[in-house]
Formats: sequence, C-alpha cells, structure tokens
Amino acid sequence: MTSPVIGVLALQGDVREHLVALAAADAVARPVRRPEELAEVDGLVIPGGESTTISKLAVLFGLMEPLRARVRDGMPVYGTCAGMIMLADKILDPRSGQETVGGIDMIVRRNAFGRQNESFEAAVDVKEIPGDPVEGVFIRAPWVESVGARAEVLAEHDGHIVAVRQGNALATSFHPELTGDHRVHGLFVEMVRAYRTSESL
Ligand SMILES: NC(=O)CC[C@H](N)C(=O)O
Repeated sequence: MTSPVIGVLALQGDVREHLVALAAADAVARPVRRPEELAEVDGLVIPGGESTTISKLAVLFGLMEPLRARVRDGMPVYGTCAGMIMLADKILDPRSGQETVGGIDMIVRRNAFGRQNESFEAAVDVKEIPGDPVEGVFIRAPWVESVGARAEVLAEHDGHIVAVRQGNALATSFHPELTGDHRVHGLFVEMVRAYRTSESL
C-alpha cells in the first residue's frame, strides 16, 4: 500500500522538524497553508509554536472552518504543544481573539509548566508506545487540566496529563519531533493508515 500523505499546518512553529519526523515514519509529508492543500491530505499535524499566532493566522488564511470540518469528519490529527492547545475544546486563559479547532474533549492550560520551568526534558511513559519511555521535551508547555468521558489519557508527568487521544485526534504537551525518536509519529502514521483503509472500504 502506498504511504499516507500527511500535512503539517505551516502557518508558524516547528514545521520542518515534523516534516522530517513524518518522512522517517514512512509518510509522505507536506506543508499545508491553504484550504486546497488541506483537502488533499489524509491526516494533519499541528506543530508547536505560539497557539495565539497559529489561531489568528488560521482565521486569516481561511483555514479555521475547513480545519474544524475535517476534524469533525474524522480526519486524523496530531497536535504538539501549541498544536495540543489548538485541539482542545476549551482552553483556560485564552488570549483575546484566540480560537481553537477543537476535537478533543479536554480543558488545556496554556504555559502551565512554563511558569515554573521554561523548558525541560523528562522520560514519559506513553500508553500505546511499547518499550522504553519517550523522551519528553517540554517548551513553555501546556498541560491538560481535565478530560471528558470520550478522551483517553495516554500519559502523565508530575501528576499532570500530557498526552491524550480521542478517536482520531492525538495531542501531546511535549515535542517528539525534536528527539529523533519517531515512535509517536509512527503511532500517528498508523492512525492515518487505518483511517485511509476504512475510508476506501
Ligand atoms: N512550544 C510551544 O508550542 C509553546 C506553546 C505556547 N506556550 C502557546 O501557548 O502556544
């Protein structure tokens, strides 16, 4: 079977690192900036960066509604850090004008780890990733305050939820694209493959 085509939302943030990690995990990866490009991908990564900026640019580029529609339709989507914030149905302390795509029944607190510690690394056990813990790189990272019944917690750090999955939507507070360990991207590529197979039946 041919490799799935996975987009990386390329409005702001660490786009290139995700393109490299997805390619290493056997996907065809390409940047997505326009609605027509979004329509052509089998799955999408929303990278880390600054969620307020990504949100405003998504509205400006006419991508917010198409993003919501595709996520509602079940397109697999993976958000890291600012991308996790974009996938939250609700955020605490949003900046004015900040919107989210939503898709995961969770409440996310922006910069939650950041106030105590701008940036750090920690080993994180992630459900669905067998073997060694994942090296979690946290950069002004959010955490998940609470999840609703439909969302499954995949990982915690220091008593705080840092990875969540709800159906085809996956989110991590940390940045696996920066470590050279492509297992989380591998999990996402498998989600996209399964979706593609179910769509073509
Ligand atoms: N590394 C990151 O993506 C940081 C997220 C950033 N603190 C935000 O609120 O968007």
